[in-house]
Amino acid sequence: MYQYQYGFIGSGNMAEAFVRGILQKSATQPQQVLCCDIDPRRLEALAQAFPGIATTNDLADMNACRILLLCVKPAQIAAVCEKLHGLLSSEEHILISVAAGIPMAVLQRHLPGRKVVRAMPNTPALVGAGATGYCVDSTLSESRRREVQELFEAVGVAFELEEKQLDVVTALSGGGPAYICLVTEALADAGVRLGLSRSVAQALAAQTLLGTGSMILQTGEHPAVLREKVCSPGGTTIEGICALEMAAVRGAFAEAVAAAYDKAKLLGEVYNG
Ligand SMILES: NC(=O)C1=CN([C@@H]2O[C@H](COP(=O)(O)OP(=O)(O)OC[C@H]3O[C@@H](n4cnc5c(N)ncnc54)[C@H](O)[C@@H]3O)[C@@H](O)[C@H]2O)C=CC1
Ligand SMILES: O=C(O)[C@@H]1CCC=N1
Repeated sequence: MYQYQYGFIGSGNMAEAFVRGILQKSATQPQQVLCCDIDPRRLEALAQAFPGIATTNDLADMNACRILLLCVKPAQIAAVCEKLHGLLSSEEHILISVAAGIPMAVLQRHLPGRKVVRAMPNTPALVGAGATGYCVDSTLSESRRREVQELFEAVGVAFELEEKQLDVVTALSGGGPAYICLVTEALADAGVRLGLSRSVAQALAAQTLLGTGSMILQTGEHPAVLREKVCSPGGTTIEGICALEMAAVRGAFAEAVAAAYDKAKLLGEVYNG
């Protein structure tokens, strides 16, 4: 019935991460993907990066997509939804907004009677290692919910949550890759300062983050237990941990996530009118 399985409205950073992830990590073929953007340079870049996908600057073409991912900035969501609503001929499309802070109520108001999902993915979807929290509206059947779960699981892990938790997800894992990149950069700089080449320092730092994340997930151990295994009594690492505690790194992360959470809530208030 639908020509395309997935349609992306707004084909910037987040959409690109999804397209790459689903093409590499799921059975989706390029011919099943349609990307829409108002910026022709974005469409050219995506068509070059992913041969075989279709592109358009006409929102009306999105009627041919089974699942639509709204990947525009929060400020554009209302206008795009209103326009889209008049262009969709079936009530069976699933519309997934990934916009930070935008509540279900706003999506439902601009897309009355349609099957809407509010999601917060993150950019590691690009390499099939994303983390997504999402909530669905009550009109989605069990099988349609599974379609949504399968999409997000194709590019990482996914949790169906209550809507009130999504601003926290936004602050923690949605923006998390930025925090982790900053930590990676800081570790690499520290190695360069002490004489390692940039390339070796960055590879060591990134692999250490990747390996530690995998170890936490695969062992299921509390991170404190794994940390303890690295800190030999009277050894080197406990000196480093002590320096981090003196610099209040835990508090800094708590503040970072709280600041992003406050901003997500504010966006919701602003766009909910
Ligand atoms: N970048 C990230 O790490 C994450 C972003 N998000 C959410 O994803 C959404 C998009 O963010 P990014 O991809 O980072 O932004 P971006 O700026 O890279 O991409 C947005 C794209 O939308 C296009 N656009 C603007 N108005 C349009 C319209 N009327 N019709 C079609 N296309 C239009 C722009 O030309 C641009 O290419 C935001 O709502 C953000 O909150 C969610 C999770 C993570
Ligand atoms: O910074 C932002 O607003 C978006 C949402 C989560 C990641 N990027």
